[in-house]
Amino acid sequence: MLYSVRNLKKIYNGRAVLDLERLSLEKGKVYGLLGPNGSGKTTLLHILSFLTSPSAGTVFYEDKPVSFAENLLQPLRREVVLVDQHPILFSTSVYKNIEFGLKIRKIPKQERKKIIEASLDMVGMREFMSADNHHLSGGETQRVAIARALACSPKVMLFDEPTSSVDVSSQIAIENIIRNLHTEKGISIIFSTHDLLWASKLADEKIFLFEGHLSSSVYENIFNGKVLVKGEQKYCLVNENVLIPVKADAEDWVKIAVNPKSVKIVASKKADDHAEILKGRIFQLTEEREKVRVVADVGIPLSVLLKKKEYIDLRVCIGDTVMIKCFEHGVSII
Ligand SMILES: Nc1ncnc2c1ncn2[C@@H]1O[C@H](COP(=O)(O)OP(=O)(O)OP(=O)(O)O)[C@@H](O)[C@H]1O
Repeated sequence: MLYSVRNLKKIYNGRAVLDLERLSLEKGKVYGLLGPNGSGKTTLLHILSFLTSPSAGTVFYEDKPVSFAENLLQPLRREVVLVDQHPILFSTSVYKNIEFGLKIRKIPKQERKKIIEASLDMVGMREFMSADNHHLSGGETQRVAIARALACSPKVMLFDEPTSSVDVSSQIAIENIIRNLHTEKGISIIFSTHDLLWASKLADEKIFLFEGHLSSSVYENIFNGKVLVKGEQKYCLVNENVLIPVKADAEDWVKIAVNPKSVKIVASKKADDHAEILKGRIFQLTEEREKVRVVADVGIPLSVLLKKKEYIDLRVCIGDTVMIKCFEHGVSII
């Protein structure tokens, strides 16, 4: 196993922003890490690249427990590199930016040149070798940062939202680079993204995070909550702020399943007078045969399965805020 984590926690200001009981990642695979803002993706990537230590729990790298003592991390950091969302380059040439890490590792000058050229070839940036990094676009900066990481011959590369701040043509280039790093160099890859479609194209496997916990897209729309009465309707109160209409006998704690086909995205103008309308931001979109799955953060991750025609009529994108209506008939107590 490349990584295993057990009871991993990262706590900031008394709050667990990451809380993973178990997670295992295999060598030689491409993993896509998905989740809404603040779900813990960057925190997990920083722990897996040995840049941040966990508050509790154990990380096993190649089946050995990792000691996060600073003086023991250097060899691991040479094998695992993280390419940041907004990479910082030194204000000098592309060549010197890549050369820096190689000099530290005392690699002779002639060899350095070969490595730098090969790394820039891999990201299609050889012609920029002498360019000053000030003149690079966001996409080109990302590619140089990938070349810089690659020059250190890593076994594992982690990417934090590699395409979030680049244009469409750079997105395609970065996608191809990541694919080639995996197939040609055999590098294990973990990347985070908000884009389920992109992750589905590129990753062998997807990992979903929600509020620091692993969340399975298979057991979707299953929530614990307490039944309460509001007016003439009973609701299940989930996560202390989400009301889902439910047919229940007693005002008790229950586990509910919300059928994603029964959930509707409605126009906001019609929504104002309905108490059970949920407002949320779309963080995942995926095409499934004749359907499109929309996952929105309404305080909980709520999955909505739409017919393709319904989806086309709605024209919603990742990041859009939408109004969602759950119907009592689509909610069962399990
Ligand atoms: N150094 C820190 N100090 C305090 N809180 C932090 C720190 N780093 C992260 N957090 C908090 O931890 C939570 C998870 O943050 P993280 O950056 O890992 O999420 P994310 O899924 O990568 O989000 P995004 O998609 O917005 O990048 C957030 O609530 C964030 O505010």
